[in-house]
Amino acid sequence: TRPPLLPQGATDLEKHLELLELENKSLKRRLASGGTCEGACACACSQVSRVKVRGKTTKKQACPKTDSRSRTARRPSYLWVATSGPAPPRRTPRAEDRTGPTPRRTSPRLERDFRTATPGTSRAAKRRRRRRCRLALRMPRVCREVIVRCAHQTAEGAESDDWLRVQNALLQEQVCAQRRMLRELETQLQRSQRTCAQLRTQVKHQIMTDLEFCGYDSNGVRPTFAFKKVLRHSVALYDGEMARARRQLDAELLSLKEEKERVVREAFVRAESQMKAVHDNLAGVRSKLAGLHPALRTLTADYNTLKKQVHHFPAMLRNAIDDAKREICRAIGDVSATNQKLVDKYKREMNLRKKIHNQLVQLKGNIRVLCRVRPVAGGEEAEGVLTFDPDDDGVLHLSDKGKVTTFDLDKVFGPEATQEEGFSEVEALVTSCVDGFHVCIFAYGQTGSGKTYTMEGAASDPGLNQRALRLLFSRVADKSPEWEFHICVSMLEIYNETLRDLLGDQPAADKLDIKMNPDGSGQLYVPGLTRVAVRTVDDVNQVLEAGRASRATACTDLNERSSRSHALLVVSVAGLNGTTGSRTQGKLNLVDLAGSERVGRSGAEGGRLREARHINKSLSALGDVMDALRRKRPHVPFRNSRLTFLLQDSLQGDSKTLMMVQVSPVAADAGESLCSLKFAQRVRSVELNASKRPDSRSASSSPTPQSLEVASLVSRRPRAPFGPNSKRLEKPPPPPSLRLFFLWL
Ligand SMILES: Nc1ncnc2c1ncn2[C@@H]1O[C@H](COP(=O)(O)OP(=O)(O)OP(=O)(O)O)[C@@H](O)[C@H]1O
Repeated sequence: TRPPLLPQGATDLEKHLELLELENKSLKRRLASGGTCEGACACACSQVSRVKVRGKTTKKQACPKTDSRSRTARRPSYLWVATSGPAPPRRTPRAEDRTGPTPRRTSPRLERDFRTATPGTSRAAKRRRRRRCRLALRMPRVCREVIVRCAHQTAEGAESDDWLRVQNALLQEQVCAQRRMLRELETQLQRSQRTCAQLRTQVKHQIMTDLEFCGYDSNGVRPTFAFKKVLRHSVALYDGEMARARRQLDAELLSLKEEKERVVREAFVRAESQMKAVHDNLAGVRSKLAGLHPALRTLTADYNTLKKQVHHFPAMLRNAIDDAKREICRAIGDVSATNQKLVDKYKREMNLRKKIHNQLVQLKGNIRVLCRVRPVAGGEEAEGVLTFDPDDDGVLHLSDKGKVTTFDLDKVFGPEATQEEGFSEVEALVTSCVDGFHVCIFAYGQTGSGKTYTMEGAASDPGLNQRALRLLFSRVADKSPEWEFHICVSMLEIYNETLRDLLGDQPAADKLDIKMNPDGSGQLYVPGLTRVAVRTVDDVNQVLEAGRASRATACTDLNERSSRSHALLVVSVAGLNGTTGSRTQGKLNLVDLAGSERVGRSGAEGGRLREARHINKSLSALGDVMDALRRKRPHVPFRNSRLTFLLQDSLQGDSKTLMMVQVSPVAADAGESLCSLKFAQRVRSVELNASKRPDSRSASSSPTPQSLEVASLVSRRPRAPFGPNSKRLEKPPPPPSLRLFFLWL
């Protein structure tokens, strides 16, 4: 029963201690009352065993008073548990065990004594030990020690229980493995038995077959004589067959042996020959090797040398590169210095050439006057009107009304003169334009005298315009790549003092004006005037064609209109020297003037008269400008006509002007020709006077040592002597005002 003093949740050890205390008290009481210690001790041991080996004890309470036999039978199990050692061998109960109650052994020492009671010991010793045990058990203190020891051993028994469980599991696994092995063995045995039965059947069948073959029947009865004979015959046949097969096999074996020997011999021979060849090769290789040894030594030496060189090569290369760099830098410096000198020299030379050329042109005349006589057309009377001086190509004699007038011009081209010859006098001016000068080339003359032919020419034989532009492109190409040029072309006409753009979209509607350039350069410009960039002669041809077409659409009668309007082809040439940075800005004005006409003589009226007045006015203004330039007047009347106003920057300063006076050789036009030639003569006299004063035009034309040298070399063309019938303007009279001259016209 549960002691009432124990609190709820007491541990097993507390319960056990309480129980032991109770039993101890009970034992003390019994001891005091004279009861045997044996029963109390056994009861206590029984209680301990039941508590500690919980789950292993039976529910039945062991009691020494109730069943001594069962207590005796349980003792080995109890001892095994208490000592936590291996279970002792089961021994048969002894006589004293069966005759009387065996005292409980609860102490290890007692147990040891109990165990050491081997059969070899004497009965007296055993008796003494038992007596000692009993005496010890009678003492209460010993009982308590036994109880404590029992508790300790019970804990050890729990540990051994776990160990035994593990051992048990291992053993069970081993048993299972053994069982599996056993089952496999049984299966193998069954298989072997079946195989054995099959073999037995086969052996039996074989035996039966052999017996049948030997003539036995299935019952083992011997065969008959005839059958024996048959058998013998068969045996003989088999023997013969076997002998024949053996012989055949022997023969084949022999042939195979022979074949083998033959093959072996051949292989041997072949091997010998190959061996010999190999030996030969080897000998050759050895000899080569012997020859290669020196080469190898040389190569090795070279290799070592090269290796050293390669080792030192980077440093050598660096040094060489540094030297080369220094050398190159020095050379570049020298070249740069030389180049700079050359550039300076080139600049000086170019400037000198430009100056010399300019001075040459100036010596020839900044305003040059040429004359060209057109051929006589069929049916025209031209006999004796114009005569040329065979000794002077600048002299022309004009006979008008029996009076011969001689004109001294820069050059006179006869009717047979080609376009090329006419252009030869213009080439220098084109060069000046490329150098950055402004150039004006006029074609002046009466209607039908050949102005347009000279300026434009035919497709197969182009005139000054196209030739000048061709030469311009040629000069530009010659100066490339030092110089880079940008060439632009404009075309316009002045009709009745009105400017029209011939390259614009609507030439007839566009009426242009001349204004001062807002950039402050003091240059004039025509706002809205079309400028077409050209790079090739084809571009120029397209532009000229477009201008001609535009001029044609402006009037139904081109010849009618063209003779009464000034046509201008303006070429702007902007150059840039990439080496020196110099810039040039030249302009080439190619002007096909309207035909001059004496109004009184022609009897023009109305619109024609108005056109003639405009033409004469503009030509008169041109003459006035040149006169003012000659006289170095402070005011030059450029604004008196659209033509002079437009050409203002090309008629002053260092500008060059060439006037091609066209003359008709026809007798009926002699008066007109006389007027044209007089105008040309006066213009030339202007220039002749100017050319005698090299510094009269601009500061840039002041004489320099070079220019003086050139001037001495370029002598003036000798004047032709006066002919007997000629009236030479030996000493030209002071030119009257050109305005008065045109008024006279
Ligand atoms: N040097 C020449 N060789 C051959 N033919 C010429 C020459 N000069 C002029 N002619 C011919 O004379 C004719 C008139 O020439 P052109 O039209 O050039 O005169 P123009 O002065 O321009 O006349 P306009 O002032 O009316 O325009 C043309 O048929 C032209 O072919």
